Amino acid sequence: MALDAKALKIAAGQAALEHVEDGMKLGIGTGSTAEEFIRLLGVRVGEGLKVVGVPTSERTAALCRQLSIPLTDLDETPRLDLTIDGADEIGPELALIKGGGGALLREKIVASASRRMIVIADESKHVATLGRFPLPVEVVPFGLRATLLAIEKTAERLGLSLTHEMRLADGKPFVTDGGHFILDASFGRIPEPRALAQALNGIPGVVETGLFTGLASLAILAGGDGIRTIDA
Ligand SMILES: O=C[C@H](O)[C@H](O)[C@H](O)COP(=O)(O)O
Repeated sequence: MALDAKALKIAAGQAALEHVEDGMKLGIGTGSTAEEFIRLLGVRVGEGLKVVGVPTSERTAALCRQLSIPLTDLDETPRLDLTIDGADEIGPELALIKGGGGALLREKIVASASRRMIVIADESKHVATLGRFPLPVEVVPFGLRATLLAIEKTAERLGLSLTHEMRLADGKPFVTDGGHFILDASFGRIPEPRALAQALNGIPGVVETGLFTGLASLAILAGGDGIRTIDA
């Protein structure tokens, strides 16, 4: 029987939970897949599992509080054992596009502070080349037009096609937990994610991009035939 999208997210979350050990300091991701993991984690915490988590968004923090999952922050706990998070696309070498929910900056800070990152998703997000999903780029509101021009120039220099739009919420710019805007940038194909990330991060008005390279060590993909794992 084909599993629906929610069932696949739960299956991936369940498989990820097997990597969580008593006493761990966890980075806790954002998005609908991460939320299924968080609900399962909440059940285990209720049964006595001892963990402490750093949430990657206000939304995740609220859900963790609701489920009585103990929280900390990176000031108190700057090194984490494991981050478990979703992704919008998973490409070769476990390079990721993240930020569909706008949480990419905190997600990247938390993943970078973790010894390991496990990415969970349904298998449709596994792609041969990144770029079908528009890349979220977090930008500072000040000087926005100049930053957009610099991003366009960067794409041209790298020989990438680019169309982009500012992310909106209720007709106004979407504002991240950090007080920034999100530009959804469609490059079509991103054959060299590291090079693009480096170039975009060199633009002063760019805070961070949703390209995660060298961070995930394991992908847990749920599909109709069960769970498949990919090591970096
Ligand atoms: O900002 C949001 C995050 O990067 C999410 O992990 C990503 O968008 C995947 O979300 P979902 O599991 O809802 O597809």
